[in-house]
Amino acid sequence: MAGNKAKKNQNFSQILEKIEAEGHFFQWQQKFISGMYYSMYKHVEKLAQEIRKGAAPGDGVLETLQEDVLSKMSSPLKSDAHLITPNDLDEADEFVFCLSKRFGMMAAQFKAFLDETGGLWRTQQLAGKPARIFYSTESQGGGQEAMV
Ligand SMILES: Cc1cc2nc3c(=O)[nH]c(=O)nc-3n(C[C@H](O)[C@H](O)[C@H](O)COP(=O)(O)O)c2cc1C
Repeated sequence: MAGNKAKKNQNFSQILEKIEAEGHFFQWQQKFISGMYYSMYKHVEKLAQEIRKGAAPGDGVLETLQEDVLSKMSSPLKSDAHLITPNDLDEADEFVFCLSKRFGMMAAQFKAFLDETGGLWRTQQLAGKPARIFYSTESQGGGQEAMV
């Protein structure tokens, strides 16, 4: 029993090392998992970083707000995130979406990214690929279901 547990832990360590080595797209159990997020105040970015340690993302989606608007919203202006494009999705077997909530809906930045995937939808290239969703909100009952 103890030997099995040690072996499992060793395997898990090897997986984590592989994840660290391979960056934002990585192979895990023969699958490429693509993770992506939008984060204005870094809460979701932190969430995405923690998820990455265990399994997945992530790449950022493009910011659509002007710098002066971001500044008025007291947002940290720059993010070091590698930006994902819709074309990147085709390479992945699974997805992890990390969302932040804006007025009861997903952030428009993330919606804009999804809206760009119309071509992939038309050819059904992503059909059947599993997706997981994580989100960060301020209140408990502010429309999480509508966002997802
Ligand atoms: C314009 C705006 C609208 C928001 N609307 C909601 C909301 O409807 N419900 C909620 O629970 N949180 C709302 N929030 C809070 C954020 O969703 C929450 O703080 C989240 O953790 C921010 O993630 P981020 O730091 O990664 O951007 C809103 C924040 C902003 C800036």
